[in-house]
Amino acid sequence: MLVDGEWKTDIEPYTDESGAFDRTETSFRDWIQDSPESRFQPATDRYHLYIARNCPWAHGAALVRQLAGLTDVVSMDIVDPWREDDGWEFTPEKEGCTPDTVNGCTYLRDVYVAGDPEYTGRVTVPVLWDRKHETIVNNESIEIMQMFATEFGDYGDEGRDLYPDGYRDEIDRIIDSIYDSINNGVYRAGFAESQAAYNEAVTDVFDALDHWNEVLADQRYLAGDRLTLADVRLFPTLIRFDECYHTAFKCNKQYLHQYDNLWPYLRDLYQTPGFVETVRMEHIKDDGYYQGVITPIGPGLDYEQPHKRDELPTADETTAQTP
Ligand SMILES: N[C@@H](CCC(=O)N[C@@H](CS)C(=O)NCC(=O)O)C(=O)O
Repeated sequence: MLVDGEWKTDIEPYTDESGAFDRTETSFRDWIQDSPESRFQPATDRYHLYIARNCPWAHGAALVRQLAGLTDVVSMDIVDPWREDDGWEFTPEKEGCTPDTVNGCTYLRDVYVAGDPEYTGRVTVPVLWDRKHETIVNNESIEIMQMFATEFGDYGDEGRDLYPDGYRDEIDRIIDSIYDSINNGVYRAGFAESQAAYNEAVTDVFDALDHWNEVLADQRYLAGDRLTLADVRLFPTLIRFDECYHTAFKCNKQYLHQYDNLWPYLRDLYQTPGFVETVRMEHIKDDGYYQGVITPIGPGLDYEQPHKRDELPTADETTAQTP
């Protein structure tokens, strides 16, 4: 991590004294807002997203950029999924990775220092950079996702409305509930350093998966009949579940593909235009979760298999209805 702008490798542990995973709060929390007083106003070619393809949090931000039609509005660079002592690195020679096209840095930590020379904290992805003020606007995935979904209405092509008025409270409630139990739940299981902390985390993960599997028996998406930010938040965790979390994070009570509704639901999302473009399984597995160890070959899932979820009620994409 960086301490007063200096890179340190003798970092604090990820766990608290009970052995439970303790995620550090992110610190750049400004907002792009479509209002005249805002320091960060939406614009084309002004903002830039840094991601890693293995990271589920960054995956969510890249997905909203794609689905909201912002690929020509917000530019994006991709770091090497293989992370060593120097932290996230730009290795353009590697398949699927890019240079830092905005700041010309070799390491992502240098982007953080360019944004704040005194920065203290972890150097995480995603990062949303502002070319105008030459700083980081925000490095918290859910907030970047919300900004992309709401503040760029006049830019980009006709993207989907993932966060429609009238649905927002319900979407936020779902996002909060899946964050602790599933998105971060798998990390709490994988990084636990005591049996009790692991047991609690893994129970939360599977209780929540059981719950959503039941809900998805009668509705196509988490918030009902339309695809929303809640589905986009869950997808990066589900697509990594059987490939990584089941084995690497010991979330092995059952595979995701053994769930009658969650498995077709995951394929439904995967087959929705915009999703597959953001999935790079070699980055996720080989250089990401299995960095430096042998990548397990299985379970060999076919995400293209028909899902039949379009037989469930589906809202007309062009009209936002109140639930
Ligand atoms: N709360 C942050 C978490 C981001 C995060 O933890 N990203 C990981 C990759 S999956 C990272 O960059 N870790 C580097 C580190 O912690 O040093 C968010 O949701 O944006």
